[in-house]
Amino acid sequence: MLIGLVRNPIVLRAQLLSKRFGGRLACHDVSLEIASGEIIAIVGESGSGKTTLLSCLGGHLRPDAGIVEIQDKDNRLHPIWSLQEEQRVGLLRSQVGFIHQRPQDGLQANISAGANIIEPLALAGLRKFSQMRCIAKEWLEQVEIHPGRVDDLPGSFSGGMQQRLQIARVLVKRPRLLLMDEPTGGLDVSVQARILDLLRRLVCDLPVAVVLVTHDLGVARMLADRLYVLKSGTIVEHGLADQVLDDPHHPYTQLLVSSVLRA
Ligand SMILES: Nc1ncnc2c1ncn2[C@@H]1O[C@H](COP(=O)(O)OP(=O)(O)OP(=O)(O)O)[C@@H](O)[C@H]1O
Repeated sequence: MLIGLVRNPIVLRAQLLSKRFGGRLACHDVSLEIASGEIIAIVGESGSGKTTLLSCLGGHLRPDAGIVEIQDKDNRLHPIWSLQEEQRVGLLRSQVGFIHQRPQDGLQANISAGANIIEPLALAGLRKFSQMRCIAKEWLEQVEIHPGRVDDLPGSFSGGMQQRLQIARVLVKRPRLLLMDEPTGGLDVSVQARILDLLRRLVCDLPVAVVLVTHDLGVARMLADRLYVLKSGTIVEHGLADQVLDDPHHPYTQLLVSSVLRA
């Protein structure tokens, strides 16, 4: 008897996605899928369509063509743009987390660090204050922020700490799908390395599928299992991260890799 490889369930599937802005095709016939426990990176130079694609995958931007399916809590895939708005918003809110490049875009500036972490749980119905405060402190520790800072406002934290706080706020609701747009983009190299280490550890501990958008091949190599290379809105190459980076086949990927080596 043949015993097949058991693959984790698919959390996100996109088929033939296209998005145009006026006469400009930002994303063209993109298909990809990602299973629970996997990290994929979408790489490409500035303007190649990474953010547009991520916005289409995360339900922020309606594609002009194609299908995006996201898994619900019962492991069923739903085509998000065919759902009623209320169902779509509910599915995205409960199953998808988004880490922005600028932590300010993902945090509430006027509430404490602890309140930032527990707000998503409160919105989901958790009401016990003492329990929520404990969860907030546990998550602060998870992201290497002293729990004594639970009542401080995010603005009193450094850029790296704010990014770690944003990560806690997103992961506390244990999303099945985590989307990240240049999560270490604006940070110093040493701060970047710490955040990448932290992200790798946290996502390994969770059954989450991660889509990372980055122009930085070093970040992609460090985090991703698989890579999709985007050029002018089209996927020109994809495969295992090490394979694509060590032995790029498409001339555009070769150019990207060689420009890093030259830098
Ligand atoms: N809201 C918009 N209106 C018009 N054109 C847009 C819009 N958003 C993106 N574009 C265009 O779509 C193309 C892809 O842009 P996108 O921001 O997705 O690329 P990117 O790879 O994320 O770039 P970067 O790394 O610089 O953020 C670009 O030509 C851009 O000018």
